[in-house]
Amino acid sequence: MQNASNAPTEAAFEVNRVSKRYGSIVALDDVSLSFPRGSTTALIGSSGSGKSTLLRLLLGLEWPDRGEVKVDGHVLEKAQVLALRRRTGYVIQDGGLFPHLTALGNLGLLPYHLGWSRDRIRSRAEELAALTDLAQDVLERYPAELSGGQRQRVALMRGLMLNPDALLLDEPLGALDPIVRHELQDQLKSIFDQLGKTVIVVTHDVAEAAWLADRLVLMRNGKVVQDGRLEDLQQRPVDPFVTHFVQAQRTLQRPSA
Ligand SMILES: Nc1ncnc2c1ncn2[C@@H]1O[C@H](COP(=O)(O)OP(=O)(O)OP(=O)(O)O)[C@@H](O)[C@H]1O
Repeated sequence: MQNASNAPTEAAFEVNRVSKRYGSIVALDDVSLSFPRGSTTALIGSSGSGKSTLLRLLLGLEWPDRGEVKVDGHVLEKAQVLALRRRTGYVIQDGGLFPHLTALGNLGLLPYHLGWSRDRIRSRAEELAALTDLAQDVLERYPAELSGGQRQRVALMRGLMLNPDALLLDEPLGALDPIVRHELQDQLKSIFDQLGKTVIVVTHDVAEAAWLADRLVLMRNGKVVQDGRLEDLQQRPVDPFVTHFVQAQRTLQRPSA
């Protein structure tokens, strides 16, 4: 899609009428969404609703059966995928760190391959350690020697090493205890605000989604059910499932006897 002056649109990512199946399983069913540059969006929805598949399509890790994926206004093609991955930080639930490399080794893997000096890698790692509130000595440790929160910080730092235009986060805090999760939610929010990148974050948790993002996209069975702010989902639900999903988050209470 181009605007009147034929300049690229402001959308960092777009999917137009995208469908994706795995055998008989429909992962995405005619989904159209646009993610403006610099915006933060949370993809929420029940398990198996297609959230991770959507992220993988945006990164060229999967390809749609139908429809098109656009990045910066251009239809994504296989030849551009390597460059796209270098411009897009991708962080997954368990961090995906290589166990045989230290935190610094993990952070430096791709930059080193791209010709960065060891000094440049260390200096960027130290800068990001300050941003994510990670103690510098942790950089010398192996993933097995890190706490879950430290591992996720290193995974986030790895996603940011090349100063990408966009960050795609798939349940980045899913495996953490509630205190660390709360702390990292605050830090992620502040990092998103400071860096102003295009962010798409997948989470099961509505409160976390609303904390991190202005826009929530609720998915079910491979379709977008509602796309809006938390207030829209709460006050103007388009389907009873929306209310059911939003209210399914348990508040602090004991079951009555
Ligand atoms: N590689 C694959 N092979 C076969 N089926 C797959 C594959 N990846 C995803 N699926 C199926 O596609 C559907 C959508 O999966 P997806 O991981 O995108 O959902 P999700 O919303 O991210 O789920 P969750 O919240 O549990 O991570 C599910 O039914 C899933 O089992």
